[in-house]
Amino acid sequence: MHDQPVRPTPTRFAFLGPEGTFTEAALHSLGTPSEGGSVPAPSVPAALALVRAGEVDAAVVPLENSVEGSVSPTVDGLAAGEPLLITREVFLEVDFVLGVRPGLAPGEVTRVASHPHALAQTRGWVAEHLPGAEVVAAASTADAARLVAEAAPGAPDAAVCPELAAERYGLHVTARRLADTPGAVTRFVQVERPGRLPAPTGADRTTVTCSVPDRTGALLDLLTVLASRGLNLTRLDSRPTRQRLGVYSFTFDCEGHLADARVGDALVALHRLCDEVRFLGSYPRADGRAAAPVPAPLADGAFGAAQAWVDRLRAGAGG
Ligand SMILES: O=C(O)C(=O)Cc1ccccc1
Repeated sequence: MHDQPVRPTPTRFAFLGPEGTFTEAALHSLGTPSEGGSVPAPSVPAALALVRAGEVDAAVVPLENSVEGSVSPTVDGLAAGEPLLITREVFLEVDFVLGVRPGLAPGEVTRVASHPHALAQTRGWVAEHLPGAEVVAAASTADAARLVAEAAPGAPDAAVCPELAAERYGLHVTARRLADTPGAVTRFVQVERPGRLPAPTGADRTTVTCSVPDRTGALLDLLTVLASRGLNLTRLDSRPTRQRLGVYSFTFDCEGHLADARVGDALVALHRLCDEVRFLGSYPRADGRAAAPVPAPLADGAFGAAQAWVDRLRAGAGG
């Protein structure tokens, strides 16, 4: 399988905005010249909608954090709606500052806002240093900073945000290094409309979402499909399907690329097993970590030889 130049690499991007988010920093760190410009979207679903509508070539959105886990709007936004493909990932170490409305002392902060993942990663710091403050969720860290700066009635007066966002919106940085767990890493993904599958590199990741039948052992069967093909999971997430209580879909990342026979074979098995299965992409791992050596029975050649043998039997050959 080769990189198919059905569409050129993206040059016009949407990202979770407004300007100054960690997601914008992740987009810049991809090093792709955004010749077509980049568009800040007010939410992850809005960024994905811009891709689906063809208004941008790709979106960069947060998918997962090493402290707080998956970013639900991204997982849900990829699992439903017109199919999209993840074509790249990037890791970013994030840290937070407290951006306060100028003229206000830290002791006067009554309401602090940020993205739910940022609030979760600074919960201890906020409880210790702003004990009386009301904590409110914002669409993003930079959106929180913007709200503080705009100072509408009822607006927050401090934001947990990147230093760049505090600067961008003219806030006064009163504290730095707010993260309760230093060194937390967020994984961002680039998402496109289907049509361009990145070439395998030997250090790839594959993302799939599926819903299993409501019966004992269905999840175990799913995991057995992966384990029996030697596919190491790097993330497993369960999300409600919103149909009724107790019905969940599973999204997982595993090592390997759709071009690998064992990954293709696992998808064939999942297609038989699951009520629904959606391939969300195979793309290079940002950490470049190659999968463990593939045991001989799971190598591409073993699958090819076995399939050729069955083909010969079907053609009437003996044995
Ligand atoms: O709100 C942002 O700046 C984002 O890009 C989302 C986010 C929030 C917290 C940690 C990492 C990413």
